[in-house]
Amino acid sequence: MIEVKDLSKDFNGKRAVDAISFTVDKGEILGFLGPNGAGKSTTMRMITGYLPPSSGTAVIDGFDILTQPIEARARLGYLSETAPVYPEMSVREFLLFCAEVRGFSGKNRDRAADDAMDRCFLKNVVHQPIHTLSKGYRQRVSFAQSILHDPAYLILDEPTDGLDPNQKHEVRQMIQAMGEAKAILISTHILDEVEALCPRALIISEGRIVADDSPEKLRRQDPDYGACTLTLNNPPPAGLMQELSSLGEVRKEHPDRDTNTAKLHIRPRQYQPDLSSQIEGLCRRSGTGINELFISQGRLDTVFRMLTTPKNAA
Ligand SMILES: Nc1ncnc2c1ncn2[C@@H]1O[C@H](COP(=O)(O)OP(=O)(O)OP(=O)(O)O)[C@@H](O)[C@H]1O
Repeated sequence: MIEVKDLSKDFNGKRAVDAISFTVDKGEILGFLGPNGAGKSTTMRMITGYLPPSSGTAVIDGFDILTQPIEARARLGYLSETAPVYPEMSVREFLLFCAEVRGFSGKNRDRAADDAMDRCFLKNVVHQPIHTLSKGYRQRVSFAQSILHDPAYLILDEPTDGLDPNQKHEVRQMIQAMGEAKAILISTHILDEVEALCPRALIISEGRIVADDSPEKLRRQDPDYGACTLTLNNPPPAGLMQELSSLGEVRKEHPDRDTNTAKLHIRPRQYQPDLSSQIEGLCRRSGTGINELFISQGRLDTVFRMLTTPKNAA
């Protein structure tokens, strides 16, 4: 387990991370979200021992990163935002070098590098100098470096940043496969990625945790969660509009003159699981046919904005 305990960091008297605590269990992929400058990278650098905290600590598999850094770091893989790679080395030379630094030698060193290259789909660029690789491949090299020693705990700082959609997909698949056995903390700005990869997400804003829940539960905080958008076969009579208004706030969208249909958006004052059937009943009784009815599942980006927009800037 990764246990983050009351971690804080001040830079020049300004608090960047403010008493953050959370845990990540084995078999869990925890999404770490927040706007630019929220403190994600700073938190990750403290967890991995690259930056001393102002207070608090992180414990990796029972080993404190401050007092037992060798044991703690041996269990951690870290993909940093700006991964340090040696551009003149070939992919294999670089990974062999990293394996040596990690304490591997002889056949074990070769095996560690080969396994990492396999898992990160690098076999076709093994002898290519790193500076000649595309951004996606350089990212895979950084990824390979972080898993060389098959760590049980992975800290991934924006692992798909700058990759094309195909590369993003491949990296996500790699993360998903590794997430079955490891504890993974992954920071990203891509909310679709969180929905696809992370059963749990942590949102930080101005150095503080503002949410810790599943993406599905977070979406429920969207004021539009459970709202219905419906297309009617013909413009709604005034009586029906009045009845629909009793269910919530009704917004009428522009009628489509070509098809003579009308679109309504109905947002309940509070969540009502049977809103759509109530709407269907009222429309049926007024003899107005429904062409289409869509129930909003809420949007993570709306909730993200609600939670991370400073109150005075809203
Ligand atoms: N070495 C440093 N010296 C001074 N201030 C720093 C330093 N590193 C980070 N900061 C500040 O700490 C705050 C948090 O930065 P951090 O890089 O952790 O944010 P982030 O959430 O990772 O942002 P992004 O999404 O842009 O990567 C920012 O205000 C940043 O300017």
